[in-house]
Amino acid sequence: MTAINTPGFMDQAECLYDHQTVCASIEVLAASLNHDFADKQPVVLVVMTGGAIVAGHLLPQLSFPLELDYIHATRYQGKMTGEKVRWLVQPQISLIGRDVLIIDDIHDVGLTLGEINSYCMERGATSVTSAVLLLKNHPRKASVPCDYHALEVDDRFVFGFGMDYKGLWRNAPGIFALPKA
Ligand SMILES: O=P(O)(O)OC[C@H]1O[C@H](OP(=O)(O)OP(=O)(O)O)[C@H](O)[C@@H]1O
Ligand SMILES: Nc1nc2[nH]cnc2c(=O)[nH]1
Repeated sequence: MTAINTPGFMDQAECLYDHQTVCASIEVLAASLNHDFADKQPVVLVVMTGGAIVAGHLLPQLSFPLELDYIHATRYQGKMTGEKVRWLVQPQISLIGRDVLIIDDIHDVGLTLGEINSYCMERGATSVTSAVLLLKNHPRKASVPCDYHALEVDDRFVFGFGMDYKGLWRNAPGIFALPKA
């Protein structure tokens, strides 16, 4: 395998969803959210860092009034297996009495979204809804499911469209995986 820090690395990665397919799936997700949030004025919390790119594509397609903030919670930190969730930045907007919409790149085990859900409810949110680009299918799920997802992937480590592989390639234009051995 070509070194990860060379452009040639991407030639060997397996493309699971190309840019066009990812963008089309985000359009469908936006349509669902526009229907379901039409009469709400949610606080949207983007989960950094991975949620940045999906949020950048999704938010301009949302047609309801919203307030935007972000949180930085991480449990993988450049690795391929997660540990406990570390909070780096908490939201600045009050969540009391608010409908909260969380945007993230992937629901894997679900521990990150579970912890963010609890955090928002403890701070007085009326409801917490989560929307992710990718739902990873496997039997190791924590108890909190995500409410909306745009695409599904098998149980492989994926990167691109916001998600990193060893800290790199969040900028890859679709969803990629390492080639199967
Ligand atoms: O469902 P889980 O198993 O909890 O994993 C999902 C989380 O993992 C990734 O974040 P990561 O900790 O890698 O931080 P990052 O967003 O900075 O990449 C991703 O952005 C989700 O927030
Ligand atoms: N980059 C990346 N981050 C994750 N966080 C949880 N699962 C994944 C994954 O498959 N890829």
